[in-house]
Amino acid sequence: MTENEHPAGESGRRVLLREVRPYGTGDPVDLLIDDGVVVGIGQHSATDADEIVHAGGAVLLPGFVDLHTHLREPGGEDAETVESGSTAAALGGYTAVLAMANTDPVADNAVVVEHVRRRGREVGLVDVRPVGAVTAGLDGKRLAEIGSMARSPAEVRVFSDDGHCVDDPLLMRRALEYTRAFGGVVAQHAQDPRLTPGSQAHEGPNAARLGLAGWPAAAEESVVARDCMLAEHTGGSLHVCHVSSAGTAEFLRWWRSRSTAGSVSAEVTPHHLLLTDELLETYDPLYKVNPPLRTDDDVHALRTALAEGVVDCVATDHAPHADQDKDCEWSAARPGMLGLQTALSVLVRTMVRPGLLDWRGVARVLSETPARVAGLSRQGRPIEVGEPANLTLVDPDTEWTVRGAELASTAVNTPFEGMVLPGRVLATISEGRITARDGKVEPVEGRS
Ligand SMILES: NC(=O)N[C@@H](CC(=O)O)C(=O)O
Ligand SMILES: [Zn+2]
Ligand SMILES: [Zn+2]
Repeated sequence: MTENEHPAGESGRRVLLREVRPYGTGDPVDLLIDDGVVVGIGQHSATDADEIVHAGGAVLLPGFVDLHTHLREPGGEDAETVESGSTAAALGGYTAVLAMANTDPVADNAVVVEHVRRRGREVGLVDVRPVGAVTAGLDGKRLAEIGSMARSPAEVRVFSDDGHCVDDPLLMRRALEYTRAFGGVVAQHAQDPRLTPGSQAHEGPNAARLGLAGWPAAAEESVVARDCMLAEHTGGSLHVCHVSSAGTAEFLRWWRSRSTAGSVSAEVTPHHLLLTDELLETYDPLYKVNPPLRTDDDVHALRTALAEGVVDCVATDHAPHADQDKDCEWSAARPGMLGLQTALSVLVRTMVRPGLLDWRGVARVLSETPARVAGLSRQGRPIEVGEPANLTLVDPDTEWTVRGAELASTAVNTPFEGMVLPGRVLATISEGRITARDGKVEPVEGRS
Protein backbone atom coordinates (compact mmCIF):
# COMPACT_ATOMS: atom_id res chain seq x y z
CA MET A 1 0.00 0.00 0.00
CA THR A 2 1.38 3.44 -0.87
CA GLU A 3 1.25 6.44 1.44
CA ASN A 4 -1.57 8.06 -0.49
CA GLU A 5 -4.05 5.25 -0.29
CA HIS A 6 -6.67 5.27 2.40
CA PRO A 7 -6.10 2.79 5.21
CA ALA A 8 -9.02 0.52 4.57
CA GLY A 9 -10.30 1.61 1.15
CA GLU A 10 -11.66 -1.08 -1.10
CA SER A 11 -12.24 -0.32 -4.72
CA GLY A 12 -15.53 -1.12 -6.37
CA ARG A 13 -17.07 -2.96 -3.44
CA ARG A 14 -20.71 -2.13 -2.77
CA VAL A 15 -22.07 -2.33 0.76
CA LEU A 16 -25.76 -1.85 1.47
CA LEU A 17 -26.92 -0.79 4.94
CA ARG A 18 -30.58 -1.79 5.13
CA GLU A 19 -32.99 0.24 7.28
CA VAL A 20 -30.78 2.69 9.11
CA ARG A 21 -31.82 5.88 10.86
CA PRO A 22 -29.16 8.57 10.32
CA TYR A 23 -28.68 10.48 13.60
CA GLY A 24 -31.55 8.42 15.06
CA THR A 25 -34.21 10.52 13.35
CA GLY A 26 -36.88 9.89 10.69
CA ASP A 27 -38.03 6.69 9.06
CA PRO A 28 -35.47 4.00 8.25
CA VAL A 29 -33.68 4.35 4.91
CA ASP A 30 -31.18 2.25 2.98
CA LEU A 31 -27.69 3.58 2.48
CA LEU A 32 -25.51 2.38 -0.38
CA ILE A 33 -21.73 2.63 -0.32
CA ASP A 34 -19.58 2.16 -3.39
CA ASP A 35 -15.80 2.32 -3.43
CA GLY A 36 -15.65 3.93 0.02
CA VAL A 37 -18.17 6.66 -0.75
CA VAL A 38 -21.86 7.05 0.13
CA VAL A 39 -23.59 6.89 -3.27
CA GLY A 40 -27.25 6.59 -2.35
CA ILE A 41 -29.66 7.19 0.52
CA GLY A 42 -33.26 5.98 0.08
CA GLN A 43 -34.62 2.69 -1.21
CA HIS A 44 -32.19 0.23 -2.71
CA SER A 45 -32.43 -3.28 -4.01
CA ALA A 46 -30.30 -6.09 -2.65
CA THR A 47 -28.98 -6.71 -6.14
CA ASP A 48 -27.18 -3.36 -5.88
CA ALA A 49 -24.77 -4.74 -3.31
CA ASP A 50 -21.94 -7.24 -2.73
CA GLU A 51 -22.58 -7.16 1.01
CA ILE A 52 -25.68 -6.32 3.05
CA VAL A 53 -26.05 -5.26 6.68
CA HIS A 54 -29.60 -5.61 8.01
CA ALA A 55 -29.82 -2.80 10.55
CA GLY A 56 -33.48 -3.06 11.57
CA GLY A 57 -33.83 0.69 12.21
CA ALA A 58 -30.56 1.10 14.15
CA VAL A 59 -28.98 4.55 14.60
CA LEU A 60 -26.37 5.51 12.00
CA LEU A 61 -23.67 7.96 13.05
CA PRO A 62 -20.43 9.25 11.55
CA GLY A 63 -17.56 6.99 12.66
CA PHE A 64 -16.17 7.89 16.07
CA VAL A 65 -12.82 9.66 16.39
CA ASP A 66 -10.81 9.32 19.60
CA LEU A 67 -8.45 12.20 20.29
CA HIS A 68 -6.83 10.37 23.20
CA THR A 69 -5.81 6.71 22.94
CA HIS A 70 -2.77 5.01 24.42
CA LEU A 71 -1.82 2.16 22.07
CA ARG A 72 1.42 1.43 23.99
CA GLU A 73 3.41 0.44 20.88
CA PRO A 74 6.38 0.66 20.81
CA GLY A 75 7.58 -0.53 24.20
CA GLY A 76 4.43 -1.47 26.10
CA GLU A 77 3.22 -4.43 24.08
CA ASP A 78 2.40 -6.41 27.23
CA ALA A 79 -0.51 -3.96 27.73
CA GLU A 80 -1.60 -3.13 24.14
CA THR A 81 -0.37 -3.09 20.56
CA VAL A 82 -1.47 -1.17 17.50
CA GLU A 83 -3.27 -4.36 16.44
CA SER A 84 -5.08 -5.11 19.72
CA GLY A 85 -5.89 -1.44 20.26
CA SER A 86 -7.16 -1.03 16.69
CA THR A 87 -9.38 -4.07 17.24
CA ALA A 88 -10.82 -2.53 20.43
CA ALA A 89 -11.31 0.75 18.57
CA ALA A 90 -13.17 -0.80 15.62
CA LEU A 91 -15.39 -2.80 18.00
CA GLY A 92 -16.07 0.40 19.94
CA GLY A 93 -17.29 2.19 16.79
CA TYR A 94 -14.13 4.16 16.07
CA THR A 95 -12.84 4.86 12.56
CA ALA A 96 -9.88 6.98 13.68
CA VAL A 97 -7.78 7.21 16.83
CA LEU A 98 -4.96 9.49 17.90
CA ALA A 99 -2.20 7.43 19.48
CA MET A 100 -0.52 9.21 22.40
CA ALA A 101 3.21 9.84 22.40
CA ASN A 102 4.18 8.40 25.82
CA THR A 103 5.57 5.21 24.35
CA ASP A 104 9.04 3.72 24.78
CA PRO A 105 10.84 5.09 22.84
CA VAL A 106 8.81 8.31 23.06
CA ALA A 107 7.12 9.47 19.84
CA ASP A 108 9.22 12.63 19.73
CA ASN A 109 10.75 12.19 16.27
CA ALA A 110 9.74 11.27 12.72
CA VAL A 111 10.98 7.67 12.91
CA VAL A 112 8.67 6.66 15.78
CA VAL A 113 5.57 8.45 14.47
CA GLU A 114 6.07 6.97 10.99
CA HIS A 115 6.33 3.51 12.55
CA VAL A 116 3.04 3.94 14.43
CA ARG A 117 1.22 5.29 11.37
CA ARG A 118 2.56 2.43 9.23
CA ARG A 119 1.52 -0.21 11.77
CA GLY A 120 -1.95 1.31 11.81
CA ARG A 121 -2.16 0.99 8.03
CA GLU A 122 -0.91 -2.60 8.09
CA VAL A 123 -3.55 -3.58 10.63
CA GLY A 124 -6.09 -1.64 8.57
CA LEU A 125 -8.97 -1.43 11.06
CA VAL A 126 -8.92 2.27 12.00
CA ASP A 127 -7.03 5.32 10.84
CA VAL A 128 -4.24 5.46 13.44
CA ARG A 129 -2.84 8.97 13.72
CA PRO A 130 0.23 9.40 15.89
CA VAL A 131 0.41 12.27 18.35
CA GLY A 132 3.90 13.79 18.61
CA ALA A 133 5.54 14.72 21.91
CA VAL A 134 5.83 18.43 22.70
CA THR A 135 9.18 18.04 24.46
CA ALA A 136 12.05 15.65 23.73
CA GLY A 137 11.69 12.50 25.82
CA LEU A 138 8.65 14.09 27.54
CA ASP A 139 11.22 15.69 29.84
CA GLY A 140 9.63 19.15 29.76
CA LYS A 141 12.98 20.81 29.08
CA ARG A 142 13.28 21.40 25.33
CA LEU A 143 10.96 21.12 22.37
CA ALA A 144 10.80 17.86 20.43
CA GLU A 145 11.31 17.78 16.65
CA ILE A 146 7.84 19.17 16.08
CA GLY A 147 8.46 20.43 12.53
CA SER A 148 10.00 17.22 11.29
CA MET A 149 7.10 15.15 12.71
CA ALA A 150 4.61 17.51 11.06
CA ARG A 151 6.38 17.30 7.68
CA SER A 152 6.94 13.53 7.84
CA PRO A 153 4.66 11.03 6.04
CA ALA A 154 3.00 10.53 9.46
CA GLU A 155 1.51 14.06 9.04
CA VAL A 156 1.42 14.79 12.78
CA ARG A 157 -0.96 17.62 13.70
CA VAL A 158 -1.57 17.03 17.41
CA PHE A 159 1.26 17.33 19.92
CA SER A 160 1.11 16.30 23.56
CA ASP A 161 3.32 15.28 26.47
CA ASP A 162 0.26 13.50 27.91
CA GLY A 163 1.06 11.64 31.10
CA HIS A 164 3.13 14.74 31.90
CA CYS A 165 2.20 18.41 31.95
CA VAL A 166 4.11 20.93 29.87
CA ASP A 167 4.46 23.04 33.00
CA ASP A 168 7.11 25.51 31.82
CA PRO A 169 5.06 28.46 30.47
CA LEU A 170 7.80 29.50 28.05
CA LEU A 171 7.93 26.05 26.44
CA MET A 172 4.14 25.99 26.26
CA ARG A 173 4.19 29.38 24.60
CA ARG A 174 6.82 28.25 22.06
CA ALA A 175 4.88 25.06 21.30
CA LEU A 176 1.68 27.06 20.65
CA GLU A 177 3.58 29.49 18.41
CA TYR A 178 5.37 26.76 16.49
CA THR A 179 2.32 24.55 15.87
CA ARG A 180 0.25 27.56 14.86
CA ALA A 181 2.44 27.97 11.77
CA PHE A 182 1.11 24.73 10.23
CA GLY A 183 -2.34 24.54 11.83
CA GLY A 184 -1.28 22.13 14.59
CA VAL A 185 -2.68 21.86 18.09
CA VAL A 186 -1.11 21.36 21.52
CA ALA A 187 -3.04 18.91 23.73
CA GLN A 188 -2.22 19.61 27.36
CA HIS A 189 -2.36 17.23 30.31
CA ALA A 190 -3.09 20.00 32.82
CA GLN A 191 -1.50 19.11 36.16
CA ASP A 192 0.74 21.48 38.07
CA PRO A 193 3.45 19.12 39.34
CA ARG A 194 4.24 21.41 42.28
CA LEU A 195 0.68 20.99 43.55
CA THR A 196 0.54 17.21 43.06
CA PRO A 197 3.70 15.63 44.52
CA GLY A 198 3.11 11.91 45.01
CA SER A 199 -0.61 12.41 44.35
CA GLN A 200 -2.76 9.29 44.47
CA ALA A 201 -6.40 10.44 44.45
CA HIS A 202 -8.73 13.44 44.37
CA GLU A 203 -7.92 15.74 47.31
CA GLY A 204 -10.97 15.51 49.54
CA PRO A 205 -12.45 13.68 52.53
CA ASN A 206 -12.28 10.22 50.91
CA ALA A 207 -8.55 10.43 50.16
CA ALA A 208 -7.90 11.99 53.58
CA ARG A 209 -9.67 9.13 55.36
CA LEU A 210 -7.64 6.54 53.48
CA GLY A 211 -4.38 8.43 53.87
CA LEU A 212 -3.83 8.91 50.13
CA ALA A 213 -1.87 11.96 48.94
CA GLY A 214 -4.29 14.39 47.30
CA TRP A 215 -4.53 15.79 43.74
CA PRO A 216 -6.39 19.10 44.17
CA ALA A 217 -8.63 20.31 41.35
CA ALA A 218 -6.77 23.63 41.46
CA ALA A 219 -3.70 21.87 40.02
CA GLU A 220 -5.71 21.35 36.81
CA GLU A 221 -7.67 24.60 36.84
CA SER A 222 -4.65 26.88 37.23
CA VAL A 223 -2.82 25.29 34.29
CA VAL A 224 -5.94 25.41 32.07
CA ALA A 225 -6.38 29.13 32.85
CA ARG A 226 -2.74 29.87 32.08
CA ASP A 227 -2.81 27.88 28.84
CA CYS A 228 -5.98 29.58 27.59
CA MET A 229 -4.23 32.90 28.09
CA LEU A 230 -1.16 31.66 26.23
CA ALA A 231 -3.36 30.38 23.38
CA GLU A 232 -4.97 33.80 23.12
CA HIS A 233 -1.64 35.57 23.30
CA THR A 234 -0.01 33.41 20.62
CA GLY A 235 -3.07 32.81 18.43
CA GLY A 236 -2.29 29.10 18.78
CA SER A 237 -4.62 26.13 19.25
CA LEU A 238 -4.93 24.53 22.67
CA HIS A 239 -6.76 21.28 23.38
CA VAL A 240 -7.40 20.51 27.05
CA CYS A 241 -7.13 16.79 27.79
CA HIS A 242 -9.42 14.98 30.24
CA VAL A 243 -11.19 17.87 32.00
CA SER A 244 -12.03 16.48 35.43
CA SER A 245 -13.36 19.27 37.67
CA ALA A 246 -16.37 21.55 37.95
CA GLY A 247 -13.95 24.45 38.33
CA THR A 248 -12.29 23.75 34.96
CA ALA A 249 -15.71 23.59 33.30
CA GLU A 250 -16.69 26.85 34.99
CA PHE A 251 -13.49 28.53 33.85
CA LEU A 252 -13.95 27.31 30.24
CA ARG A 253 -17.53 28.60 30.21
CA TRP A 254 -16.33 32.04 31.23
CA TRP A 255 -13.37 31.91 28.84
CA ARG A 256 -15.52 31.01 25.85
CA SER A 257 -17.80 33.96 26.60
CA ARG A 258 -14.96 36.45 26.32
CA SER A 259 -11.96 35.22 24.35
CA THR A 260 -11.49 36.46 20.81
CA ALA A 261 -8.13 35.05 19.77
CA GLY A 262 -6.53 31.63 19.68
CA SER A 263 -8.55 28.45 19.80
CA VAL A 264 -9.43 26.29 22.78
CA SER A 265 -11.09 22.87 22.67
CA ALA A 266 -11.61 20.47 25.56
CA GLU A 267 -12.41 16.81 26.09
CA VAL A 268 -14.00 14.85 28.91
CA THR A 269 -13.54 11.11 29.39
CA PRO A 270 -16.41 8.64 29.84
CA HIS A 271 -15.07 7.64 33.27
CA HIS A 272 -15.18 11.22 34.54
CA LEU A 273 -18.82 11.39 33.39
CA LEU A 274 -19.83 8.37 35.46
CA LEU A 275 -17.48 7.42 38.31
CA THR A 276 -16.60 9.23 41.55
CA ASP A 277 -13.97 9.03 44.27
CA GLU A 278 -16.38 7.04 46.44
CA LEU A 279 -14.86 4.06 44.61
CA LEU A 280 -11.65 4.67 46.57
CA GLU A 281 -13.34 2.71 49.35
CA THR A 282 -12.64 -0.47 47.38
CA TYR A 283 -8.90 0.27 47.30
CA ASP A 284 -9.03 -1.38 43.86
CA PRO A 285 -6.37 0.14 41.57
CA LEU A 286 -8.79 -0.31 38.65
CA TYR A 287 -10.12 3.07 39.81
CA LYS A 288 -6.75 4.79 39.88
CA VAL A 289 -6.50 7.26 37.03
CA ASN A 290 -4.94 10.57 36.18
CA PRO A 291 -6.58 13.06 36.64
CA PRO A 292 -8.39 11.27 39.46
CA LEU A 293 -12.07 10.43 39.78
CA ARG A 294 -13.63 13.35 41.63
CA THR A 295 -16.98 14.09 43.29
CA ASP A 296 -20.59 13.76 42.29
CA ASP A 297 -20.75 17.55 41.86
CA ASP A 298 -17.84 17.38 39.41
CA VAL A 299 -19.50 14.55 37.46
CA HIS A 300 -22.72 16.52 37.09
CA ALA A 301 -20.93 19.75 36.18
CA LEU A 302 -19.02 17.85 33.45
CA ARG A 303 -22.25 16.38 32.04
CA THR A 304 -23.79 19.87 31.89
CA ALA A 305 -20.66 21.33 30.32
CA LEU A 306 -20.65 18.62 27.64
CA ALA A 307 -24.35 19.12 26.90
CA GLU A 308 -23.77 22.88 26.51
CA GLY A 309 -20.65 22.50 24.36
CA VAL A 310 -18.43 24.19 26.97
CA VAL A 311 -16.48 20.93 26.98
CA ASP A 312 -16.81 20.10 23.32
CA CYS A 313 -15.96 16.44 22.89
CA VAL A 314 -15.50 13.03 24.50
CA ALA A 315 -12.15 11.26 24.37
CA THR A 316 -11.47 7.91 25.99
CA ASP A 317 -7.96 8.31 27.44
CA HIS A 318 -7.90 4.54 26.80
CA ALA A 319 -4.94 3.58 29.02
CA PRO A 320 -4.25 -0.17 29.09
CA HIS A 321 -1.94 -1.49 31.79
CA ALA A 322 -0.53 -4.99 32.14
CA ASP A 323 -1.68 -7.07 35.12
CA GLN A 324 1.51 -6.52 37.09
CA ASP A 325 0.92 -2.76 36.97
CA LYS A 326 -2.69 -2.95 38.21
CA ASP A 327 -2.79 -6.11 40.31
CA CYS A 328 -0.84 -4.59 43.19
CA GLU A 329 -1.32 -2.13 46.03
CA TRP A 330 -2.86 1.25 45.24
CA SER A 331 0.28 3.37 45.56
CA ALA A 332 2.35 1.09 43.30
CA ALA A 333 -0.33 0.77 40.59
CA ARG A 334 -0.16 2.79 37.39
CA PRO A 335 -2.98 5.22 36.70
CA GLY A 336 -5.22 4.59 33.68
CA MET A 337 -8.32 2.74 32.44
CA LEU A 338 -9.52 1.00 29.29
CA GLY A 339 -12.11 3.02 27.39
CA LEU A 340 -12.48 2.29 23.67
CA GLN A 341 -15.16 -0.43 23.86
CA THR A 342 -17.24 1.19 26.61
CA ALA A 343 -17.24 4.87 25.58
CA LEU A 344 -20.47 4.80 23.59
CA SER A 345 -22.35 2.87 26.26
CA VAL A 346 -21.20 5.18 29.05
CA LEU A 347 -22.31 8.15 26.94
CA VAL A 348 -25.72 6.57 26.37
CA ARG A 349 -26.07 5.98 30.09
CA THR A 350 -24.84 9.38 31.30
CA MET A 351 -25.99 11.72 28.51
CA VAL A 352 -28.51 10.17 26.08
CA ARG A 353 -30.85 8.39 28.49
CA PRO A 354 -31.06 11.37 30.91
CA GLY A 355 -31.95 13.58 27.91
CA LEU A 356 -28.80 15.70 27.98
CA LEU A 357 -27.72 14.77 24.42
CA ASP A 358 -29.61 13.51 21.39
CA TRP A 359 -27.97 11.41 18.67
CA ARG A 360 -26.94 14.51 16.72
CA GLY A 361 -25.20 15.58 19.91
CA VAL A 362 -23.49 12.19 20.15
CA ALA A 363 -22.27 12.59 16.55
CA ARG A 364 -20.91 16.02 17.49
CA VAL A 365 -19.00 14.95 20.62
CA LEU A 366 -17.74 11.53 19.46
CA SER A 367 -17.02 12.32 15.81
CA GLU A 368 -17.45 15.77 14.29
CA THR A 369 -15.64 17.88 16.88
CA PRO A 370 -12.73 15.48 17.46
CA ALA A 371 -12.26 15.16 13.68
CA ARG A 372 -12.10 18.93 13.37
CA VAL A 373 -9.66 19.31 16.27
CA ALA A 374 -7.34 16.67 14.74
CA GLY A 375 -7.69 18.11 11.23
CA LEU A 376 -9.00 14.82 9.77
CA SER A 377 -10.89 15.88 6.67
CA ARG A 378 -12.39 12.45 5.87
CA GLN A 379 -13.77 11.87 9.38
CA GLY A 380 -16.76 13.39 11.15
CA ARG A 381 -18.45 14.20 7.86
CA PRO A 382 -22.20 14.58 7.30
CA ILE A 383 -24.09 11.40 6.37
CA GLU A 384 -24.76 12.47 2.78
CA VAL A 385 -24.27 11.27 -0.77
CA GLY A 386 -20.73 11.96 -1.94
CA GLU A 387 -19.18 11.77 1.53
CA PRO A 388 -16.56 9.20 2.65
CA ALA A 389 -18.16 6.16 4.25
CA ASN A 390 -16.74 6.32 7.77
CA LEU A 391 -19.77 5.25 9.76
CA THR A 392 -20.93 3.57 12.94
CA LEU A 393 -24.16 1.66 13.39
CA VAL A 394 -25.55 1.68 16.93
CA ASP A 395 -28.26 -0.33 18.65
CA PRO A 396 -29.35 2.09 21.37
CA ASP A 397 -31.47 -0.35 23.40
CA THR A 398 -29.49 -3.53 24.00
CA GLU A 399 -27.83 -3.80 27.40
CA TRP A 400 -24.66 -5.78 28.00
CA THR A 401 -22.40 -6.68 30.90
CA VAL A 402 -18.84 -5.39 30.74
CA ARG A 403 -16.16 -8.04 31.25
CA GLY A 404 -12.55 -6.93 30.94
CA ALA A 405 -11.47 -10.41 29.89
CA GLU A 406 -13.88 -10.30 26.94
CA LEU A 407 -12.64 -6.96 25.60
CA ALA A 408 -10.20 -6.95 22.69
CA SER A 409 -7.43 -5.11 24.50
CA THR A 410 -4.43 -7.08 25.70
CA ALA A 411 -4.95 -5.54 29.14
CA VAL A 412 -8.17 -6.02 31.13
CA ASN A 413 -8.27 -2.90 33.34
CA THR A 414 -11.81 -1.68 32.75
CA PRO A 415 -13.33 0.31 35.63
CA PHE A 416 -16.78 -0.76 34.39
CA GLU A 417 -16.19 -4.44 35.17
CA GLY A 418 -19.50 -6.19 35.88
CA MET A 419 -21.64 -3.14 35.06
CA VAL A 420 -24.65 -3.50 32.80
CA LEU A 421 -24.51 -0.70 30.22
CA PRO A 422 -26.92 0.29 27.43
CA GLY A 423 -26.10 0.69 23.73
CA ARG A 424 -24.03 -1.51 21.45
CA VAL A 425 -22.02 -0.98 18.29
CA LEU A 426 -23.54 -3.24 15.62
CA ALA A 427 -21.08 -2.40 12.85
CA THR A 428 -18.24 -0.04 12.02
CA ILE A 429 -17.49 0.98 8.45
CA SER A 430 -14.11 2.49 7.65
CA GLU A 431 -13.57 3.95 4.16
CA GLY A 432 -16.44 1.83 2.88
CA ARG A 433 -15.25 -1.42 4.39
CA ILE A 434 -16.93 -3.22 7.28
CA THR A 435 -14.23 -3.38 9.96
CA ALA A 436 -16.39 -4.65 12.84
CA ARG A 437 -19.72 -6.42 12.89
CA ASP A 438 -21.65 -8.25 15.61
CA GLY A 439 -18.78 -7.98 18.07
CA LYS A 440 -16.08 -9.28 15.72
CA VAL A 441 -13.58 -7.49 13.55
CA GLU A 442 -13.49 -8.37 9.89
CA PRO A 443 -9.92 -9.11 8.82
CA VAL A 444 -8.35 -7.09 6.07
CA GLU A 445 -8.61 -9.09 2.84
CA GLY A 446 -5.37 -10.23 1.37
CA ARG A 447 -3.58 -10.02 4.71
CA SER A 448 -2.07 -13.21 6.02
N1 LIG B 1 -4.68 8.67 32.26
C1 LIG B 1 -3.85 7.95 32.97
O1 LIG B 1 -4.10 7.73 34.15
N2 LIG B 1 -2.74 7.44 32.43
C2 LIG B 1 -2.21 7.67 31.13
C3 LIG B 1 -1.51 8.98 31.02
C4 LIG B 1 -2.43 10.17 31.03
O2 LIG B 1 -3.41 10.23 30.29
O3 LIG B 1 -2.16 11.13 31.75
C5 LIG B 1 -1.30 6.53 30.75
O4 LIG B 1 -0.49 6.66 29.81
O5 LIG B 1 -1.40 5.47 31.38
ZN1 LIG C 1 -3.15 12.74 30.74
ZN1 LIG D 1 -3.76 9.88 28.42
